[in-house]
Amino acid sequence: MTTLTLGPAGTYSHRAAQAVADGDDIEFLESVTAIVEAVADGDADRGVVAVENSIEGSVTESLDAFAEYDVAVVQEIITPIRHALLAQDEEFDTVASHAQALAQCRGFLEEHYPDANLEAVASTARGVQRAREDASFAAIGHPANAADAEELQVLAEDIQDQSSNATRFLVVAPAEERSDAGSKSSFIVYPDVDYPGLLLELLEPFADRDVNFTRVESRPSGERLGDYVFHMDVAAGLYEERTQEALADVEDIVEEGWVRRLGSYDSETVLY
Ligand SMILES: O=C(O)C(=O)C[C@]1(C(=O)O)C=C[C@@H](O)C=C1
Repeated sequence: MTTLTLGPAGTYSHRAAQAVADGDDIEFLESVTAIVEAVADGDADRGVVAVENSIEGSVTESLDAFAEYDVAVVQEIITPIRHALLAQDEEFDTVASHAQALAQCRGFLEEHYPDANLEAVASTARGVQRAREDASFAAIGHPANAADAEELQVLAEDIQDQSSNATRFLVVAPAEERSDAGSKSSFIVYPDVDYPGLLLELLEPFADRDVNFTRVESRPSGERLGDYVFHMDVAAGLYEERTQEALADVEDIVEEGWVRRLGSYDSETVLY
């Protein structure tokens, strides 16, 4: 089985993927859109992508890729994220990391390195590579990246702005592997209409049946300003009658648009 995740090696996504791959092959791409597309095309068995962080919120590129490519979500992985500042020495002038990681450490950077330039790169591991090659760069990433690179030192640990920093990853699989079994479910709703009370109408079928939302997120549809796609997660399986009935009601409401079931899955918390 081949699992694709965000690379190069050493990213947090790589760590989450190791929990799924169980010793099988892990390959890397530098864009989550490309990972989701490759899984949809059947070029990989699994993809592991970040979707949400407790400090910074949604990884919008992942959500948009789920709306664009037909994949199944088969598992959720939650991991604590503890960032370190890595550099050859204190003489750096630029901090390179994934945009999410830079944002998760905003307070630390403003307090300790207010004059540093910030450079968003494709992943934390790409930032580490930058810092290895060039002493004018520091990186934010998992501290273990320094152990594999003798030229790098850990200048500070636990630099995230909240100690309980955690990221949610979803494991995607080809659409035909979509399952109705699991304690959580994700789906995407595109109403393609707009009128007062529409969102309330979309939520009521779940409230009426005691189905708890764990997340509702709107993303621009890209069609026109003010037109949205809704990403919804519930704490119930698609196999459950209450979920099926609520989704059937939603399908009636959005007959102009579409509903995509991403699937039901269980959640695992992975510590590393
Ligand atoms: O750059 C990495 O190491 C990643 O795995 C990406 C990512 C993200 O997309 O949020 C994953 C976990 C952390 O929240 C920071 C970055």
